[in-house]
Formats: sequence, C-alpha cells, structure tokens
Amino acid sequence: MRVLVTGGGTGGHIYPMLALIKRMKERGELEDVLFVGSKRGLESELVPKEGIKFKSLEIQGFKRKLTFDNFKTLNLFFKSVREAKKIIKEFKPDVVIGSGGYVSGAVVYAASRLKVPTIIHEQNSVVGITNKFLSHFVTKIAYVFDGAASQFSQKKKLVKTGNPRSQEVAEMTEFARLTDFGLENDVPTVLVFGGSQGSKAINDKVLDTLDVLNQKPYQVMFVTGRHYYNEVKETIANEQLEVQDNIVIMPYIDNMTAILPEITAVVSRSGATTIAELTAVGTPSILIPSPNVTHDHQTKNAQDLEKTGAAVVLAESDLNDYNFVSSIDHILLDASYAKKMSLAAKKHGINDASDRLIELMHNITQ
Ligand SMILES: CC(=O)N[C@H]1[C@@H](OP(=O)(O)OP(=O)(O)OC[C@H]2O[C@@H](n3ccc(=O)[nH]c3=O)[C@H](O)[C@@H]2O)O[C@H](CO)[C@@H](O)[C@@H]1O
Repeated sequence: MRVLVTGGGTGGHIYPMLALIKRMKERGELEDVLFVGSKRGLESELVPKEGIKFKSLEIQGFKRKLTFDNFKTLNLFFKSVREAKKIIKEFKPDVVIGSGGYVSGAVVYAASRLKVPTIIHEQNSVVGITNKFLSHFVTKIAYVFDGAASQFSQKKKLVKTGNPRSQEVAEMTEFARLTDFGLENDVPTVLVFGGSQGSKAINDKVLDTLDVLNQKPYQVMFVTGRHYYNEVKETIANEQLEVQDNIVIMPYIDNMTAILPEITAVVSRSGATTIAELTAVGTPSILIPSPNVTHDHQTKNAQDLEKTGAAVVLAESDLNDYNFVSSIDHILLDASYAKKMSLAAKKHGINDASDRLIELMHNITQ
C-alpha cells in the first residue's frame, strides 16, 4: 500500500503515526510512505530521523474565532491545499491519513477533493479544530476515547481503533530495571513526571513533600523535565532539603516505557501519548491534567480513565501536599488496590490499535 501520512505540531500527533508506519513495515504491507508536515513543527526533526521521506508545507494556525485577521491564514490554507494537491498527484497514495495539527487540515482536505480515500485519527477525548473540520470530508474517523465519538456528527464514519502507540508499547521487547536508575528492584516504586516537557506544578509538589517521601517504604523516581532540572537541584541545595536513597532525581528518561512494567504507579500529566502508554502496560496512575491545553482536553482524557477505575484525577488547582502524598500512599501501600487499577488500565488500552487502523485502510481502499 502507498500511504501518505500527515500531522504535526506536538509529539502527540507524530508518535502515533510513527508507530503505525513501523507496524505496516513489520507486516510487509508498506509499498511506500510519505510524511507531510509543517516546516517548523517537531515532525520536521522526528520523521527524517526515522528514515521516513518527509515533505513540508508552509502553514499557520487558524484563530479559533473567524475574524478579519484570518484572511491571511485562509489564503495560506488554500495555498497549502494547492501545494498538497501537487504532492498527492505526484506520490499517488492509496490512502491519506491525518493525525491532527493544522498541516493535516490542508493535506487531508486536498486528498478528499482528489477523491483519495482518507482517514483522520483523533487521539484526545476533546476533538481538535482541524479534525472537526475534516470530519465532513473524510472517508473514516478513527478515535481512541469514547468521549470523542459523541463530538462528531458523522456517526457512520466512526471506528474505534485506539492509539497506535499502545500497540508499539505492548509489543516492546527491550526492558529496563530499577537498578539501572540507582534504585532497588522489586520494591514498590512511583514514577513522577510532567509529560515530555516536565511540569513546575508537579515538581514543586515533590519538593514540598520531600521530607515525608523520604520516610516512605516505597521508592520515588522523580523526573523533572530537562528544562527544570537545574532549578530543582538548586532549590534542594539552597533550602538544604534532604533526599534519601529511596528517591532518585533525573532530568529525563530516554525510552521511558521500558521501565513502566517495573513501576507500581505513575503521577503525571494526561497527554494522549502518556495515556496510550500507561494503558498498554496497565500502569495505575494519578493524573494531574495540564491546565494549559486547548479546551482543557487533558482533564477529559484523565476523566475517561478515572471512570473505569484505572486512574485517580487531581486538578492542579486542588493540589496540596496532603492529597498528593495520600493519593500515592493509597496505591503504593495497597497491593490489591494497585492490582485492580492495573487491570482497569489494561482493559482501557487497545493493544492492536495499529492493526485496527491498517484493517480500516484496507477496507476503504478495496
Ligand atoms: C502539553 C501538551 O500540549 N500536550 C499534548 C501533546 O502531548 P504529547 O502526547 O506530546 O505528550 P505526552 O505528555 O502525552 O507524552 C509524553 C511522552 O514523553 C515521553 N517521556 C516523557 C518524559 C520522559 O522523561 N521521557 C519520556 O520518554 C513519554 O513516554 C511519552 O511518550 O499532544 C497530545 C495529543 O494531541 C495531547 O493529548 C497533549 O495534551
């Protein structure tokens, strides 16, 4: 199959597509693939690094409210659609799949005008503006969270596939041990991190409660985010905070999923990729949604998990020393509760998400 993939902006739009491409290659079903992204997005770095052909379009985002300012953007959008049509005519894909982000708006729209079968993939429980617009033109709409399905009016196009990142993680073969990070193996361990960028609010809570965490019979793997690492280290030095052997502090973990099977529970933001990974492994979580994302979609993502008993949600605005530590205690000190959460998380994960998407591609190209 010849597949044109498009999407970008954040890693959340890119990683699922990379996982999907990898799976298609494994299945020997990829005749050729082209990724179309934007010049400035993270995709222009990540995609070529994976050895995947990459082309970029010049495009900028719409303002949420249509105003006079949008005319320039609208102009640029139609210019991108024309460019995208050229790329599509040249590459001749059997199917075009878009994962969100403005660039996918132009490319998937162009494909639909050219009568090429199209799919959009919605990773979040709140539908992004691009996917909402595209839903009227595409052949199929693939989604992860049930909460997203109700926001599309084109019900017949909907197919629940899950996030391809879940299948990639469920099938991983390289694992890490806690001793690789200076901790002991086989001791209950909580991993605290604030998404790929780190989170000051979460970091501050760990610092505020260090004296209590030092005394716990469990271990704490505290990942600050690269940006905040020096700040955290300086606070510890300046305030002469004690850090016992049960706590390790690091800026970032490459390949975080390799250690997940050893982790009892995670405290983190609730971005789509994080949730796809946690549910693939079945890791219980305490989710503190980022308040700085569009339409508060991380809260909805987290609530979808909480409903099934796979996670506990703490709003950043309600976060305090007491509920932070007691939520961790509850899971880390009660193995049967942790087990229940783990099973619920696993049930939420769709570990054949890529295969489901590939089947969908076959169905619409036959
Ligand atoms: C802040 C923001 O706008 N986030 C959005 C972004 O998240 P995105 O999906 O990019 O980010 P996530 O926070 O969910 O993912 C974090 C990723 O970083 C990895 N990691 C993290 C820390 C570390 O030390 N090592 C490591 O490898 C995790 O394993 C995971 O793969 O796109 C998603 C999909 O549209 C949205 O749901 C999120 O709201």
